[in-house]
Amino acid sequence: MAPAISISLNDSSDVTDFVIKQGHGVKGLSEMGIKSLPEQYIQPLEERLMTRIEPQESIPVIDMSKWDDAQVANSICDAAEKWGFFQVVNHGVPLQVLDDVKRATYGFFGLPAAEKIKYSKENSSSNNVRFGTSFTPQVEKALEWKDYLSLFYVSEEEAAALWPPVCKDQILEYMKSSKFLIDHLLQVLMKSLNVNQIDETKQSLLTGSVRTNINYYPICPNPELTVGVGRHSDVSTLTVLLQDNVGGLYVRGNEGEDSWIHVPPINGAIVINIGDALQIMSNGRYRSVEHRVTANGSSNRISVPIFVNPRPQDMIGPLPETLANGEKPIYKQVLYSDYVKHFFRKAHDGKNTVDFAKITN
Ligand SMILES: CC(C)(COP(=O)(O)OP(=O)(O)OC[C@H]1O[C@@H](n2cnc3c(N)ncnc32)[C@H](O)[C@@H]1OP(=O)(O)O)[C@@H](O)C(=O)NCCC(=O)NCCSC(=O)/C=C/c1ccc(O)c(O)c1
Ligand SMILES: O=C(O)CCC(=O)C(=O)O
Ligand SMILES: [Fe+2]
Repeated sequence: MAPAISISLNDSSDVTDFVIKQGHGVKGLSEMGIKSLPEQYIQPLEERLMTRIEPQESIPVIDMSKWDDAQVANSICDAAEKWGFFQVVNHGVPLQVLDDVKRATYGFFGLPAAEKIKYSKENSSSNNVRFGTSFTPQVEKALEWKDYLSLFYVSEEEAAALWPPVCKDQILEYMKSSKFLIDHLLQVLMKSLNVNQIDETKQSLLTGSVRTNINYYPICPNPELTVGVGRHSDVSTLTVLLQDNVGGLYVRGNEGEDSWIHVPPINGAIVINIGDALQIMSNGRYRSVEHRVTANGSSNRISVPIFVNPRPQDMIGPLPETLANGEKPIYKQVLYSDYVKHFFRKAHDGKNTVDFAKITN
């Protein structure tokens, strides 16, 4: 249990100072025992409400134990086309590795604010390591009830030098252990796009950079007024997402405008979602789907996404194989780092990010 912090926050600039500048995060606010949500976290009504939650719908759960089975491959491609999200079980990532990375996530967020603030945008010695809160607080109209640490992988040496020792090894192990799963999923998804061989150039285009985030959503005094993460789609090729057993991740469904499907925690499962880069490279065949996370009034929640991406310097656009049969391209070639900067420099606004790459006539 963290020590009680005895300070008073009188106005919104005190809150900003405490949460962002001093590095206490929303976790610090939560642990102070505040009884009501500070006003800058109150989201507009339309972002809080999910008009239709589809209790009987669920995203597919795919058993990966028969890796080479054509049926498994079909399920993966179907899920990527229809839902953009699925869960995998018997995926080959040791459960111990998943447990260790969850424990390490608690370890990092359990550090004193004075330690965590060393990794903030202002203090971090590299842009590749960043501790923060909400998404892009300087441009958001309403903040999100989430703290995070974001780690862009460059090399073992850089990780050893710059990543927080309390979670470095466990995160690296989780990334390493997920590689087989990631490569296998991409092989299957590519085959269905008539890319039969992933050569070095394609491999690099699909998986050339990796960013791992650890997310902490502390108990919230008025969860119904805010969000953990607002509506967005990931800008990755694909995301490997580990969630704990609390729940609260919702994915945009196919039933009309505002239908949302809960992604129920399954012990030992990993959630996979298609990101914008793969939607673009598949010329829209695989879908990068909007998702969001609710705030929770009774439990802390953590999640650990691995974002598998093109490299910043890559040009991305529809793969030639997807256009070979005369299909018209719906996306143009864009520099991936321009795409990512466009995403990071504005507040979350759902699926609108991908318009950046759309061909407009
Ligand atoms: C990300 C960049 C562009 C950074 O390059 P760099 O040269 O450091 O550019 P920069 O100009 O310093 O940064 C660009 C802006 O992004 C912001 N930014 C950088 N990293 C992060 C981060 N981890 N989290 C939030 N914002 C960030 C910065 O604040 C910059 O804005 P500004 O403060 O300068 O105005 C580069 O490393 C790149 O192209 N990487 C490619 C791989 C990659 O990282 N892909 C992203 C996968 S993440 C993904 O798919 C989803 C992430 C997500 C979703 C919901 C959330 O709520 C959330 O928090 C995060
Ligand atoms: O916490 C989660 O379950 C999802 C987080 C997420 O969507 C993200 O970090 O991009
Ligand atoms: Fe996401």
